[in-house]
Amino acid sequence: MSSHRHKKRSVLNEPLLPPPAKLPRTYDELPATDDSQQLIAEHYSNRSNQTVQEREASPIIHLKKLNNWNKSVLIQLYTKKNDSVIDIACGKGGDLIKWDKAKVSYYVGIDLAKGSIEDAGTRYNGDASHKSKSFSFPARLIHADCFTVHLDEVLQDEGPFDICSCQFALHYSWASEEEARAALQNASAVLNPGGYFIGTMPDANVIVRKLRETDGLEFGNACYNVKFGDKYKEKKFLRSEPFGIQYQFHLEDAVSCPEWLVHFPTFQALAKEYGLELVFKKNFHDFCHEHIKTPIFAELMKIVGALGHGSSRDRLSDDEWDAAYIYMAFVFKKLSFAPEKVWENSAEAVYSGLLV
Ligand SMILES: C[S@@+](CC[C@H](N)C(=O)[O-])C[C@H]1O[C@@H](n2cnc3c(N)ncnc32)[C@H](O)[C@@H]1O
Repeated sequence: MSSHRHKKRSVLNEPLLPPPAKLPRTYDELPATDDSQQLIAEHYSNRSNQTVQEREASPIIHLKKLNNWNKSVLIQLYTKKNDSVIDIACGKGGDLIKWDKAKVSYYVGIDLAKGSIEDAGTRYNGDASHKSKSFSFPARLIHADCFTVHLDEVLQDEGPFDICSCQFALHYSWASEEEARAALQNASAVLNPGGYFIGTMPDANVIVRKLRETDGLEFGNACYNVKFGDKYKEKKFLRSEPFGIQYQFHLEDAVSCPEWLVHFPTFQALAKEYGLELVFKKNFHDFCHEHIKTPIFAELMKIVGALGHGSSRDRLSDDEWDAAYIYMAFVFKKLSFAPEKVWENSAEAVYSGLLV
C-alpha cells in the first residue's frame, strides 16, 4: 500500500510546474473591425514548416511543447475511440498525431491558409522526399473560411461529427458578430447531439487585466507582445460592444498578426443560442495544474519535455510560463435538443476541397 502511494507521489511530484499566476478579476466592460482575414491567411500560409532542428532551437520550444501537451490532454479527455472529428482552423495539421493517438475513425481539417492546408496534406501523405507516418484514419483537408462558409452544407454527406475542435483560432472569428456567430453556428451544426466542441484561445480576462496593469497600451515579455491601438487608451471596453476589439499579437517565432478579444460571457451566451452548453473553461495555468495530477498526463508531460530537464537552458522559462497564462481551454457540449438555427446571412462563400 505504502509503496503504491510512494510510487504515485513520485509521478505527481515530478515534473513540477511553476505556481499558477493569480487569477484576474473579471473585466466588466468591453467596446471595430477591418478586413484582416487576408493578412491572417497570408501570415499563416507563409510560415514555413520547421525542421526538427529548427523547432528544437526555437526560443519558445518549451511553450510550444506545453501548448501541445494542453491540446493532447483536452483531446484525450473528450475523445472516444472511433469518434469522428472536424478540426476547424487546423493549420498545418499539427494535431494529426494527437488524433491518431486518440484512435479517431475519420478526420476533416479546414483552414483559411491554403499553404497550411497543403502542408497538412504533406504531413498526412508524405511527399517525394519524406514518407509520412501512416495514419490509422482517413482524412479530408479543405481550404475554406470557417467563419463565413456554412460547413454543414459543405459537409452534408459526411457529418455530423462527434468532436469539433478549434485550437488557438476561435478568437479570429471575433472580428465581427457575423463571424463569431458563424463560427458557433458551424461548430453546432456539424456536431452530433451530445458531441463536444473543444478548443483553446487567448484568455481575454488576463489580456485586459495585464493591459490595465501596464502604463501604456503595450505589454509582454521576451516571448510575446500585445499592443492595443490608441482607440483603447481609456482601457475601457463596453459590454454592449463585445466584437471587433482588435490588438496586435506577436509570439516569438510563431505568430505576428491582428487578433480579437473574446468576451467569454458573451461567447457562452451566444454558444447557448446555438445549442452548445458550457462544460468548463479554464486558464492554462489552472488547466496544467489540474491535469498534471493525473499520472498518465504527468508521464505525457515528461515525454513531450515541456518542462525540460531543469538546466538553465533546458527548462520552461518564467517568460514562457507567463505567456502560457494568456491562454485558456474550453469545452462545450451540444444539447440533444439544440435549436434549429437558420443561417441569417446566406452569402455564398468560396471554398475549395482537397482530398487526401
Ligand atoms: C495559431 S494557428 C492554429 C493552428 C492549429 N489549430 C494548431 O493548433 O496548431 C491559427 C489558425 O487559424 C487559421 N484561421 C484564422 N482564421 C480562419 C478562418 N476564418 N477560417 C479558417 N481558419 C482560420 C489560420 O490560418 C491558422 O492556421
